[in-house]
Amino acid sequence: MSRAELTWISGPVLRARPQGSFRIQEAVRVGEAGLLGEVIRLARGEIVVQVYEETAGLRPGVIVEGTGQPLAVQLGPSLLGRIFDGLLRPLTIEEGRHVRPGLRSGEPESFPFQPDVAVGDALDAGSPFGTVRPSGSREQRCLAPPTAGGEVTWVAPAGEYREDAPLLRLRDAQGEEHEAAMRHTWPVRHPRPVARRQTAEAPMVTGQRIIDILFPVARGGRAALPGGFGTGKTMLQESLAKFADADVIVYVGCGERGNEMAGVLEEFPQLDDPLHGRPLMERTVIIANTSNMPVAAREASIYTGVTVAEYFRDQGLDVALMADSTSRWAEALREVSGRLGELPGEGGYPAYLSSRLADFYERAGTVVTRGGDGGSLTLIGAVSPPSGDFSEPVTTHTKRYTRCFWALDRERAQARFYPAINPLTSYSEDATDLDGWWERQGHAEWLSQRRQFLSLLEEQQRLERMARIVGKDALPPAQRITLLSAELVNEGFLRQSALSPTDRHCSPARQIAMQRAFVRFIDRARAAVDSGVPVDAIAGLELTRRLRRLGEEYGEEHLKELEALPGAIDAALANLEQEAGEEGDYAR
Ligand SMILES: Nc1ncnc2c1ncn2[C@@H]1O[C@H](COP(=O)(O)OP(=O)(O)OP(=O)(O)O)[C@@H](O)[C@H]1O
Repeated sequence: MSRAELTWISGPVLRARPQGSFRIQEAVRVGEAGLLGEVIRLARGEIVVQVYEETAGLRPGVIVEGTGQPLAVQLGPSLLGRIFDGLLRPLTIEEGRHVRPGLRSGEPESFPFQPDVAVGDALDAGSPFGTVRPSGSREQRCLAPPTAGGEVTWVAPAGEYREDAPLLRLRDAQGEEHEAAMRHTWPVRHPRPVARRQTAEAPMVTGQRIIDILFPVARGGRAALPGGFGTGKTMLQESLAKFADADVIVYVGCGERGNEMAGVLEEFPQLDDPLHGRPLMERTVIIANTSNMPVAAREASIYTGVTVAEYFRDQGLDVALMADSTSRWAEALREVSGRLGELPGEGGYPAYLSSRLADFYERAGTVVTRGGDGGSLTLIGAVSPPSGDFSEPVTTHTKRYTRCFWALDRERAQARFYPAINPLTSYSEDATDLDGWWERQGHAEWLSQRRQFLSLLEEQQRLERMARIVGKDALPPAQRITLLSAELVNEGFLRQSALSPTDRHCSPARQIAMQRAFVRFIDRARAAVDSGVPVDAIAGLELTRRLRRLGEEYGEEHLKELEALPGAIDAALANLEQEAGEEGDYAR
């Protein structure tokens, strides 16, 4: 292996004089402790390395050894239900509330294996050849490495095996033999290959009404979740991790405070998946790289996470990755770049910030796997712009590569209106592709009702501006009823507390019933006002009070009552119309 001698060090970055050749992105081991690093620049007579571990104590003269391999992780059955650091080393939760980095890769474990192929079968590279059922997590498939395919010449019989034990031999078209085990390594910066990419036609249902109904993300989609300090990014990411309709969740806590992450680590193992009634951790992989861990490993943690997520996608599963926060990741990039003495670009970030964000988000998608199954990887990245300024570089570049933008709003958060997604500054470019899916759920009117909600909320903003000048009571009844309707949609539909046992998750059936009830109210209330019913009479209805608290008061077990609401709305407003008509007659 090539060696180099350390000549200069600054934080996580070191320079060394090579003896032998190194490659860019080659993983290296530094010093006696074998600290993991990666070659990030090659120059004449010098290599530059970023080190993923604490570099205190390193000094000139220390030896850097090349591994001949790119930075890679082990992918296998022991990932689900576990917690790792940014380099996929198992983490321990220290007593108290701090997360400590793990120091080495986990020992290989044993799992029961069942072969799915026989001698003589042809197996494409990266295809499944058996199943494995680790206790405490879902059944998984054993994948041949994406680099090895051919005719099966031997397969191990069913039984319990160590995850690194050879279970399969293949002969490729050139006559070369390959072996495969339950686990294999894959370089984190290289997207795993797929048979082909497809357009998504189904949403990833999140259980959050403002997302599913107004700003849906497709399976295999890409969403940005920008928000200033304390606007609810972490809470929303956690809700998505808990309730999103995905087979596997990869949660990357990137540069968050250690105690915040410890909260996630403590809470998740206690929770049940509300959709399947199984412990939530059974479908979850947590990658934690907190603010007290080495900064360069934070940069790698995003790629580690997406590689793990692709590995499950390649098993034919729907996977969602939540990264919190990509701004902390970009800061790591900025710090390393600064120490390299690179010319800073916008906001001090390196000029390659944009292409690195693209490298990450472009790994999302709906695919046909090498094994011929359908799989998807949905990426959701939180962004924490300093002072909530969305024109800063991480937010603006993220916008270029994502199709959904869930903008968290400081004013809403200050009013404790959660999720604080601002419906006027958020968008979803996926919405029009998802119409067919809602139609198949029996909600053919979804797209038009969605538009109706969005225009109502825009109109609300315009009218509120006017009302601030002339006073609300000076507005004509048609405008006052618009304001009342918008208020109800906000309070009863868009507001959804992650802390509410009734409302923290909303099934598509309940979302549909609720949307229909509000649309009926908007239409009927407007018609009633046009026929002379006073706005105050509508505002004073018991039904209006109920709509205002609809999400909170009508849980999943009240679906029938929700479905009956449009009828009740018709009846209540017809009643008011009749009263108004009689009063009109009397007045005449
Ligand atoms: N969806 C929600 N439902 C109920 N409460 C919420 C919700 N989102 C946020 N909150 C409240 O707001 C607080 C701050 O939220 P959170 O920690 O998620 O913000 P953040 O944007 O991640 O903050 P930071 O900028 O510090 O990372 C929470 O502790 C909680 O009280």
